[in-house]
Amino acid sequence: MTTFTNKWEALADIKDELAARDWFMGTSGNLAIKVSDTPIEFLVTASGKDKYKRTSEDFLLVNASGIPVQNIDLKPSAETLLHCAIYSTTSAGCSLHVHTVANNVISELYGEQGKIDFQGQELIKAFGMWEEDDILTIPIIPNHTHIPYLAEEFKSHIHANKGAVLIRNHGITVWGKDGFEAKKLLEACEFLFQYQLTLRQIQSI
Ligand SMILES: CSCCC(=O)C(=O)COP(=O)(O)O
Ligand SMILES: [Zn+2]
Repeated sequence: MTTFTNKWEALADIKDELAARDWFMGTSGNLAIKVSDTPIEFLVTASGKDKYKRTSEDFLLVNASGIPVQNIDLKPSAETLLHCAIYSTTSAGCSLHVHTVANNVISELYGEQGKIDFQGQELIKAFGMWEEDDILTIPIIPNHTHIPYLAEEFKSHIHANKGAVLIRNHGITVWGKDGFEAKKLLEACEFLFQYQLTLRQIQSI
């Protein structure tokens, strides 16, 4: 198999796995996987597609600026610039964006403070945090509708080759060295969000 086909299949498998979790409500979400470093080229989901279905038109190849490199009748995700921000500043190989009820509610509850911290939680080990006093901080940025502006603010929170950023009342974007790591980080975040919401609900009774 060529690198292109390998990456396509890897991203399609991740899409199926996230779809099985029901994380693509109303065509929301977008996914990307890097195919080439020089020049930077990555596969990104086509905009507005039903991401619960697996088709030959699910992804298209774009360059570092998010412009399609193939002459193809598909539009890259409206949020491609966020994936561009990741691949232009890190060595990450995969980036995933999903909207869930849990990540939206957390982003609203903690939106004013601009971040949510997790400490003393086993799952922060997914981010490589193994010490008792380690704190996982997930930034929360406003949901600017102008995507270039959103991407600029998003970019200011990219400080490592893996990470996560919440967009208020919108969703989360995570990135990691490959599809396995990006999915692991996404699942860890969603676990932590659900835990936090469940705890707050019980504490309010
Ligand atoms: C209907 S969801 C609104 C757009 C969005 O936030 C999203 O994640 C999906 O947009 P895309 O262009 O990637 O399909
Ligand atoms: Zn989105």
